[in-house]
Amino acid sequence: MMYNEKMLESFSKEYAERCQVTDKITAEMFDANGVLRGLRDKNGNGVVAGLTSISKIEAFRMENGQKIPCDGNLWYRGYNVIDLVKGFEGKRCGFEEVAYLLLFGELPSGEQLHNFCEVLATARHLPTNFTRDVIMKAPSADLMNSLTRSVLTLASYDDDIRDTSLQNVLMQCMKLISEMPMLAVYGYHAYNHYVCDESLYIHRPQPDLSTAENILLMLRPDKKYTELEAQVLDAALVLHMEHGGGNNSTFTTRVVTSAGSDTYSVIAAALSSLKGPKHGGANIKVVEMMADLRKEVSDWEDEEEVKEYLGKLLDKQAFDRKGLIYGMGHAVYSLSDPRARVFKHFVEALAIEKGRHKDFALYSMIERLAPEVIADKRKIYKGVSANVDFYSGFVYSMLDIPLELYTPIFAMARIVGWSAHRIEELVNADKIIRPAYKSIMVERDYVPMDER
Ligand SMILES: CC(=O)SCCNC(=O)CCNC(=O)[C@H](O)C(C)(C)COP(=O)(O)OP(=O)(O)OC[C@H]1O[C@@H](n2cnc3c(N)ncnc32)[C@H](O)[C@@H]1OP(=O)(O)O
Ligand SMILES: O=C([O-])CC(=O)C(=O)O
Repeated sequence: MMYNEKMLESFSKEYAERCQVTDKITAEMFDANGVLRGLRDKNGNGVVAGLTSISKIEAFRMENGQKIPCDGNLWYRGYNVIDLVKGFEGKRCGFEEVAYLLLFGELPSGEQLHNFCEVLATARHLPTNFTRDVIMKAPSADLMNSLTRSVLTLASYDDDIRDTSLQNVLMQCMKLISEMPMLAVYGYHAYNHYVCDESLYIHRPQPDLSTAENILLMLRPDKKYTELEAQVLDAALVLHMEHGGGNNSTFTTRVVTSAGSDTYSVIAAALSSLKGPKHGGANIKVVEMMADLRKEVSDWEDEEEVKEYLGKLLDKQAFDRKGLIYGMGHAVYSLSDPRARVFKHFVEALAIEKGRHKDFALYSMIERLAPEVIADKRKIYKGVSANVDFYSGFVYSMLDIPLELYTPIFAMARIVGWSAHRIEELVNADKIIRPAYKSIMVERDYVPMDER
């Protein structure tokens, strides 16, 4: 039979409406059965699914026995992430230093860091013709998909793919950490050339450069970048590296690891989670949403007009009609996300240098107005504030990083956290993760075809 797109379309339209009815489980039914939607209670507390010593997130403080919302804090292996970022300010290789900390639990000495950088540099290597045969094939603006495809294909070049011994897993993780920037940046160049009709250039990474420097070198036609640009990108990578075991992509890592899967499959699953617009994919959505706002709102300084647009977003009447203000809200944080605070600081500094004050003023206004508008239209229990994805895209745009690479940059950093969690899961749990779903299905007797 010939392929018939129209037939598929009309069948799916009719049956999607059926699914909508058959599969509906109301919020009241969740409440009545004592099941927490999204595995979080009404105050935003997640169901505790495991123990970790990799990082810690704080969004509330106990005062006189009361849980009080506070500005968010994040620690990696005991160190406040803001102290870590300040610690390497003005220096190179923050990413490498913090990757060592997350993977091995301690800050490296100078010698340990030097050795680790050498290990990462030697692993920054793709199999022969991999760029031509895999990355350049079927290029797409969806770089997260091309990244996932590349990661899965790398498995075919590994003779020990199924060996889940710690040494082998660590080796695979370090290789993927090193290769990820090449897979993503070359994927962008393939798309830019074959789809956007621009020139194609593939620059090889340099062994003596840091991960952040290599990303900029591989991305730019002339391989040039300033020290400040490399430092801002380095700090951005560190801020995205890790966020506990419960975030969607890290939990995916732990779930797939617990099934005994190989490293490539685990990282591919984590990438598939991260690209979601409610998770890491929000950084692209924020920038697209802001572009839409600039088209729809005639006076960007008019608070009422901006508020009206934000209201339309929530009422599914503007932008992608999903009812979300991207870059706002968080499953854990209440008053603020510490990473968004740091990003805002970078934005402020860069916006002055790049003459983007007007954009900065608009972002700041939305950061202030969005929580009010969301609280007006939704039931808020723990407060809503700007998250890490709100300002990150703005920073990347000032570094001339193309939009398509925003979520892949998140992935280049978060793969360190995923690796640390994969290792922690392997070292400790050795038990398949398998939560329960309470069934509300009603049993029925089989009905023969001629009686339906
Ligand atoms: C790296 C990261 O993953 S950071 C998050 C990036 N994601 C985004 O920026 C997308 C926009 N934000 C969101 O979708 C949400 O805030 C999430 C998914 C991050 C967290 O959602 P929740 O855990 O449900 O947050 P919370 O419990 O505070 O939400 C309370 C209510 O406000 C709504 N809400 C929260 N944030 C938003 C938002 N930005 N836009 C519209 N509604 C929102 C929630 O949908 C929820 O309503 P519901 O009970 O009717 O479902
Ligand atoms: O913790 C979360 O749910 C999402 C998040 O901010 C992250 O993964 O960085």
